[in-house]
Amino acid sequence: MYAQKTTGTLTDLVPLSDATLHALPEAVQAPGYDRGAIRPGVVHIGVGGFHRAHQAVYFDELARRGLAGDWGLIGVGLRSPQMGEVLKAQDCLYMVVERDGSGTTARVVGVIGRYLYAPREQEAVLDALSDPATRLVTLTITGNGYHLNADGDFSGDDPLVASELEDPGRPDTVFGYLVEALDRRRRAGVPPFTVLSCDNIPGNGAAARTMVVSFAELRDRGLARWIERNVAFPNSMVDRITPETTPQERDRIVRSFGVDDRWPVITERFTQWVVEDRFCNERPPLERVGVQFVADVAPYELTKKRLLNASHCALGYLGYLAGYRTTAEVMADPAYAAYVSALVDEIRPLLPRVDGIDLDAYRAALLDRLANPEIADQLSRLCRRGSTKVPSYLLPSITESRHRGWPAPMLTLAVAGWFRYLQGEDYAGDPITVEGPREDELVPLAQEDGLNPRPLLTVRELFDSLADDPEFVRDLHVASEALRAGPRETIETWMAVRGVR
Ligand SMILES: NC(=O)c1ccc[n+]([C@@H]2O[C@H](COP(=O)([O-])OP(=O)(O)OC[C@H]3O[C@@H](n4cnc5c(N)ncnc54)[C@H](O)[C@@H]3O)[C@@H](O)[C@H]2O)c1
Ligand SMILES: O=P(O)(O)OC[C@@H](O)[C@@H](O)[C@H](O)[C@H](O)CO
Repeated sequence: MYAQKTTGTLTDLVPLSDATLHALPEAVQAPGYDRGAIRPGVVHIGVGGFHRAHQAVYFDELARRGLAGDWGLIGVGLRSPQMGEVLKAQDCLYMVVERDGSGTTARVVGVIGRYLYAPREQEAVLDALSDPATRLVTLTITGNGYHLNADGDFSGDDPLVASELEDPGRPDTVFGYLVEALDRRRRAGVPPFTVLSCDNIPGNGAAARTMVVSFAELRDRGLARWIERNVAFPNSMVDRITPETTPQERDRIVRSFGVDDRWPVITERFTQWVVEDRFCNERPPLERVGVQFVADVAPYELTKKRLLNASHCALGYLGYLAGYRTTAEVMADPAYAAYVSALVDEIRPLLPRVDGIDLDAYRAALLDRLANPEIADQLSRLCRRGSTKVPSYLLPSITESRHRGWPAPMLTLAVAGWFRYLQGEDYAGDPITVEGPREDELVPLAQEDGLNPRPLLTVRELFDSLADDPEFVRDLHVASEALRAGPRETIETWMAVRGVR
């Protein structure tokens, strides 16, 4: 564990590069392996905060144990040039800073050997993807990258798809690159790579498969059939809370560790990666560094989204409205900490009992993680994309409660918080920037009739049978009205009248 320095001037900083690894301060763990000896075996598309805090760390751990000889990473960016500029300037090295109440540690990850920014290095990306040495392609491209509609089907009539089809040899999107590379491999008699999605979207492997096969279908049916028969798209459950690195946090890290990393990543100590054991090409020995390979990821995904992600949504909306801006702030408020604990207790009995998942231990670890005082996760990050998250993380538990005839007051209050958030103003009167794919449609509906939730409930794809459930509609209306008093006050009375502490 590292005790942070309180001083440090910008002149005594160690720049981050291969040449300076030997000079890293003692508190920063260097990779400690010969980076040049690691051959690439994985292409990762979408090198954002989460990839760098999660998958890359598992591969780095393999390298530290001498197990990554031909499992190095090539990072590929399709949309944001900034990451490429930073990584290229520091030999693809960066720091992962792990924080909790017991202290802070930092390590330099060295397993990314190259970074390619696709719009400027298109052929190099296709070469990397077509190389027989590439046996695995991993993705963290956010839900937007998949081009799936609300029913989970590929949006094939999108102008972006039409332009991809015009010149498939010059792709721009993830599906364009993957399908072109798979076609090159098929023609060259090279076995395909496995496509492993690590995005937080329902059934991420199946979603990746739908995207790739549907696009291939529009391009060449024979290729689509070959992909269907030969390419594996395992599902995975990924978990490690990773906030965005703000300039202030970056500054704090640089000063306390004395290393001039232009884009470090901050995360918690907890990490989990559960992967469906279905690979069509060689599988990296990730089980040696804690990855769980299982036959069915679904129960792990269900537990995580219904408990962790639902709690994030509830804290996000109800916390943001009250003026809190980070998880550390909101969880320091005892009313919110008690509320999230009650929310978890409301959801937990709805989950199936599954061998290998200890829900009591999960609950305890989750509440601990959410309360991490050193992770100032942005509530704005948690609030984004409510139109996809609320139906996936919160509403199914309410539906399940309704089927069982159980009350769901904490979940209902969270949904009322989302409705109120969509009105676009917090309780101090400050405007809220509502971010998400359907905000243009949802914000006016939220504002249409004051605290009446009915206009929003007309969006059938989001609410399904709940919109026709008079008890749910009434409870939601009551919760919306109650929020008049202020989110914090409402949480307190809401819990008090139900005898919850
Ligand atoms: N941050 C977390 O705590 C966390 C934890 C688990 C899972 N995830 C998931 O990981 C994914 C990435 O999250 P992040 O926190 O790294 O976000 P981020 O914004 O740091 O990174 C997102 C990456 O996706 C790329 N991208 C965005 N739209 C794209 C598109 N249309 N096509 C191709 N690439 C695109 C961006 O350029 C960037 O490299 C998300 O799906 C998120 O749900 C995040
Ligand atoms: O990634 P999203 O937008 O689906 O959800 C926001 C957070 O709940 C999420 O990123 C969590 O931090 C993550 O799922 C923890 O592993």
